[in-house]
Amino acid sequence: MRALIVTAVAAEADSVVSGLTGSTPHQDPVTPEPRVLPGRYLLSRRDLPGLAAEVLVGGVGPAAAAAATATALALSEYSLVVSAGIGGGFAPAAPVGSLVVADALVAADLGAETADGFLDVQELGFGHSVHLPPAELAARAAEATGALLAPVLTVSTVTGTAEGAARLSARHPLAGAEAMEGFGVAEAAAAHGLPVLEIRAVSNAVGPRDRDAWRIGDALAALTAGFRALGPVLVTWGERHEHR
Ligand SMILES: O=C(O)c1cccc(C(=O)CC[C@H]2O[C@@H](n3cnc4c(=O)[nH]cnc43)[C@H](O)[C@@H]2O)c1
Repeated sequence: MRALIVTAVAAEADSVVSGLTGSTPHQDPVTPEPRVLPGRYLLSRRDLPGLAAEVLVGGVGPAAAAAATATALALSEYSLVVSAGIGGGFAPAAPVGSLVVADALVAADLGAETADGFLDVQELGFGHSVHLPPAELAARAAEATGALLAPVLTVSTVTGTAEGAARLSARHPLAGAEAMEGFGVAEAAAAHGLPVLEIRAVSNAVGPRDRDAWRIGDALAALTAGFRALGPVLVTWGERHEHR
């Protein structure tokens, strides 16, 4: 199984690498860091037998994530793409420190504002506003990591008010989390005919902006624990699906 795992920032990539390999890149100066290029970590099958993963720091937001993912997919062959990182959780289903695995990757603010409300790009007839992961993989990933299995919304602007959170919840009542890269990663994966998965560790509640309430450290620790449990799921899924 060759997986491309895309995060927004290096701290998230470090958490993913730590979860998959049990070591933190800067923790083991004796062996060369797993970074192949600035912002890229190449984990060999030595790190996790059955899984060769590349962790790419793709940047914040859907456009940067799509551009970085598409570039990596054009340069190398993968069998799965994963969008991973921190995200906002929709209370009470996804509290701070919990994990959410997407059963749908939703472009939540890509569309048009009208006098009668928001129309998404699919309703406008200009393409997709939802990408679906392989259902079996998403379910197994959620089960293994203890994550909530729910839609993850991709936005270009972090929700910062109760009204904004209410608007999103009204359109997506089952949503578990909000982040800024998943749909961009999914669009790039779809362009290359590859399956996509998204996992988010909740750093804050979606709603009124309160930076002091963000728990990024707790979320990064949850992300590490999540990938410790997710690695074997990716290996097993790859064994069952790669020959197809
Ligand atoms: O509002 C702020 O001042 C603020 C403080 C810390 C971080 C931010 C971000 O914009 C982080 C965006 C970054 O993290 C992901 N993320 C985390 N929580 C959320 C959220 O509630 N809604 C959307 N994205 C979130 C996101 O994927 C980015 O990579 C702002």
